[in-house]
Amino acid sequence: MIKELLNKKDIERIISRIAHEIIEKNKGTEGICIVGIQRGGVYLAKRLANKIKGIENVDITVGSLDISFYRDDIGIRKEQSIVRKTDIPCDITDKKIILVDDVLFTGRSIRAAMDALMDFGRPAQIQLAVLIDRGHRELPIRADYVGKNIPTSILENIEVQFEEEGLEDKVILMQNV
Ligand SMILES: O=P(O)(O)OC[C@H]1O[C@H](OP(=O)(O)OP(=O)(O)O)[C@H](O)[C@@H]1O
Ligand SMILES: O=c1cc[nH]c(=O)[nH]1
Repeated sequence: MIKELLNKKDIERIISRIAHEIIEKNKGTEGICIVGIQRGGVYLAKRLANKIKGIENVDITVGSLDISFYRDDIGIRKEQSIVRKTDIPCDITDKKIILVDDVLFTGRSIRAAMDALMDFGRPAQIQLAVLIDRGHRELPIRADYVGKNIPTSILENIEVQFEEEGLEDKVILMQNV
């Protein structure tokens, strides 16, 4: 580990801020559905929906999306992707989808996620929320809601840990080996 970038309290504050930003940008929560990308995005999507419930007292539908079969490096990637659950519990057509992920890096996961989503319908809009934007984009993708911009070297790695996986909530900067 090089250093700890965010702790539990920092992450809680970010979730709270982004929840308010989503409500502000969308002038409420009408037609919103939050979809998390497996794995970390799903935990964050649920936390965002809970926070919005606390602010607006509305239940927002939360879905999960596995992008394994939509990746552009399928077949080239050294590690085998673990396929996790996709569950889109509403008709996304004409909805505003808030796509959520933990780290935004090259943008390739988000491209895959948008492709995967479109198989379920034609949303009115897709907005993107990420906990960390570490730069190094390879596709023209940007986030509408960013927890923290962390300029990184290509030789570094951002690791996000979640309580939902039995770890302490934290974001750490690692040196790639
Ligand atoms: O912008 P990109 O270059 O696509 O990188 C970002 C993606 O990388 C991580 O997922 P990873 O593929 O490591 O799988 P994980 O979620 O199982 O850790 C992270 O959760 C993002 O989804
Ligand atoms: O640093 C990175 C890059 C992609 N995905 C991560 O989780 N961390």
